Amino acid sequence: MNIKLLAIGKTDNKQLEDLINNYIKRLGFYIRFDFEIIPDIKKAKNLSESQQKEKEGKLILNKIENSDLLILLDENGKQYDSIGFSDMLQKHMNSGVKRLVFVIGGPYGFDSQVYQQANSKISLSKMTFSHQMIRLFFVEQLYRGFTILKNEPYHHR
Ligand SMILES: C[S@@+](CC[C@H](N)C(=O)[O-])C[C@H]1O[C@@H](n2cnc3c(N)ncnc32)[C@H](O)[C@@H]1O
Repeated sequence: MNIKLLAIGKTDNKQLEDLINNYIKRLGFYIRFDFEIIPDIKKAKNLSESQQKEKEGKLILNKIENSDLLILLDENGKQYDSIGFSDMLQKHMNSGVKRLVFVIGGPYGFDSQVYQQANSKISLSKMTFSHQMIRLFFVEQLYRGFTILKNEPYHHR
């Protein structure tokens, strides 16, 4: 199984980018992981929130293959603790699915089309994080999940 993380908008914060890249590098020990950023919509200031979400939604769905399992990061999604999240990863690996695609929405979240196509939604907290910060929290939890599955001493129960 491969894992892809899709997010909207380039990070312009070098420190945040370095932290994210550090976890991506570590994830490479466990799984084929790919992080793809969909560039910000041009002239988004001239669009309404719903127009922007619709355009972002089309770009997101263009990246999804029929065989993918599409999981949205959404504050109203299902919450896991870190061990539960690692169990969920294991379950998907056992199921034979080729690719899990996690998606982080833009500043206004997701268009209804994206919700309709998604297989599930997960929440990292009831709080709302910026579409930039959540990338770091997610890659860290993904890394933590694999260290749990491998019984490595990163996660302290
Ligand atoms: C600024 S938030 C968008 C908030 C927007 N009100 C909404 O309804 O989704 C940008 C993106 O960050 C991600 N995000 C933010 N907080 C999250 C959380 N607690 N759990 C999971 N994803 C979150 C989601 O992918 C969201 O689309």
